[in-house]
Amino acid sequence: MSELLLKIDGITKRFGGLHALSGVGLTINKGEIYGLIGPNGAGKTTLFNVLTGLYQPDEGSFSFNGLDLFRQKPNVVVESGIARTFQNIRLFANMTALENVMVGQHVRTRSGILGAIFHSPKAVKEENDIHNKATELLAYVGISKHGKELARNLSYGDQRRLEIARALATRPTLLALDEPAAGMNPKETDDLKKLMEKIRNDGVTILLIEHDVKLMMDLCDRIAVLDYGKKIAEGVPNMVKNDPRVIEAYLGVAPE
Ligand SMILES: Nc1ncnc2c1ncn2[C@@H]1O[C@H](COP(=O)(O)OP(=O)(O)OP(=O)(O)O)[C@@H](O)[C@H]1O
Repeated sequence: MSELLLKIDGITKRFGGLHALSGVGLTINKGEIYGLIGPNGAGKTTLFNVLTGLYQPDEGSFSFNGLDLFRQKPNVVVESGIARTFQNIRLFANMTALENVMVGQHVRTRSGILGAIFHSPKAVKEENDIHNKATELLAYVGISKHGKELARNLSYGDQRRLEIARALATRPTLLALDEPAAGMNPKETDDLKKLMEKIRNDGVTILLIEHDVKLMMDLCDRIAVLDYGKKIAEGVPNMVKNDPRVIEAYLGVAPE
């Protein structure tokens, strides 16, 4: 039986008079790849921002892995096991790829600032572990040969992989990816699809925003569709694809 991981209900987010999200509810089960689609401005990124604590919702409820995360701060959300990537890549451009991933792990470190300054044995061991784990993660996402390069010198596709490695460094239960295939060529997209499948098979649940409908149909177990801040459909890809409300939202006309 599927095990519930995330549940939101009645989530509303307003910007002045604009209802970016209106009463959105959904559930994500452990081990799923759950897709979020919808036309431009539908509210997908706003929902990600609510789920990762960047935006405070006006109404609703939000529980994750048995924890109440409604209106929690981003650091609490990350520590609870939700990590994300951004639509516009947000790496530390002037740090190496390896350093970017090492930073991601500091969410889970134990030795304090004094230990780091005085090089306590515990802090030194922890730093070595972080270095080794970051090296492993670069290999895991397929960019180990770029570890010593500055993030800004990586190709676009590799920067996207690096963002995923940095998110995985926080040891998430749920990985939220905002348009990870944007700007990728078909080969890169296919490789990314394989990486997402591997991540899921290794036990991390995935929430995915993507405009590449074919990729979403191939990859996702279930998909929710947002339009003007409301959820208009949810289900397995084939069902969603043929839903008249979804076709109308995308094409602007009701199917005959
Ligand atoms: N910080 C903000 N202040 C004001 N309005 C905002 C803010 N963030 C989002 N919006 C508005 O909320 C609505 C939903 O935007 P959102 O970025 O969530 O859509 P989206 O589905 O992610 O779109 P896209 O596919 O183009 O990325 C839009 O009308 C947008 O202009």
